[in-house]
Amino acid sequence: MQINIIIAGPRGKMGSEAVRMVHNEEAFELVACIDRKNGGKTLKDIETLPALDVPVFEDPEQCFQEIDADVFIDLTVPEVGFEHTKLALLYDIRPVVGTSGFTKEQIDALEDLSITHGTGCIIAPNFAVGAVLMMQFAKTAANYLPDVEIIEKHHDQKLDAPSGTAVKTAELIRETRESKQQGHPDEQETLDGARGADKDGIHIHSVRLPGLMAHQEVVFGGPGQTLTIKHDSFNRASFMEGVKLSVNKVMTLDKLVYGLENILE
Ligand SMILES: NC(=O)C1=CN([C@@H]2O[C@H](COP(=O)(O)OP(=O)(O)OC[C@H]3O[C@@H](n4cnc5c(N)ncnc54)[C@H](OP(=O)(O)O)[C@@H]3O)[C@@H](O)[C@H]2O)C=CC1
Ligand SMILES: O=C(O)C1=N[C@H](C(=O)O)C[C@H](O)C1
Repeated sequence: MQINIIIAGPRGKMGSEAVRMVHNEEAFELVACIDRKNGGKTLKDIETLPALDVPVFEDPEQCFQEIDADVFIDLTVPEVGFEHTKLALLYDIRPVVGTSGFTKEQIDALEDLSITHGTGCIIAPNFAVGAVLMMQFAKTAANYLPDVEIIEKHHDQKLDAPSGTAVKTAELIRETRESKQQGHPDEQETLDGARGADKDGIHIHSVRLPGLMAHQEVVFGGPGQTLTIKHDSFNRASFMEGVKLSVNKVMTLDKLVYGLENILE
């Protein structure tokens, strides 16, 4: 069976990688792209993208109305990605969302919509299998070492902080351990932000530097010991197997799944 796919954000770092992956995959067909700057063109008119006769739309609704698609991949920014995903669900086109930065309320709203429409949807904070394992190992470790902090490090072009992966990691750890205050009860920040963000007592520190790609360390501490669980993505190819898996899997779903760990076999 051939899966017809629309991609939003084709000129982006992830979007352009996804365009190439979809184009090279025999069972996938790229049928359209959504790009705020190139409406009315085709991909071959856009420098740096493969020379494909694929139509580009600026208006997502027009794209979903006119194009017969099975799956919609969003790799943009959270505000726009949320609207795209909502719209795709309204048109019964199954979203695979890599865009990070959605709030819990937004994810809940999309879940409701996917259930109402009986349309599958996958939101994956991280498509890299190694990152999913890192999060799962961290969840297990928190059973034994409940004091934990997260250090996520990304390239300096990243717009959202903390990363979607760090938020998801904290949520998974929270399933294992109670919310707890960490560090000295009387500790005080003499410089705002010194202790990072605080999610249910788990501190998240976001580093942004040129030279980095996507990296995370989950550091646990216990009496006389620490445990560090670390994952590194060195390029965006690391995410493409997860995108491929999600596209295939979303075809079999009738509701939203949040996190690749829920579809890995
Ligand atoms: N789940 C995962 O495994 C991964 C997720 N990500 C996430 O994917 C998203 C994209 O990342 P990345 O490719 O690195 O980012 P880029 O900045 O390289 O690409 C973002 C794309 O979105 C477009 N865009 C930005 N603002 C708007 C807007 N207001 N309306 C329409 N389009 C817009 C950009 O177009 P323009 O050039 O016009 O601004 C660009 O094409 C991020 O949220 C990132 O966190 C990234 C890596 C892995
Ligand atoms: O922007 C990125 O690059 C990445 N974003 C995702 C996130 O926010 O966790 C996934 C990965 O870390 C790369």
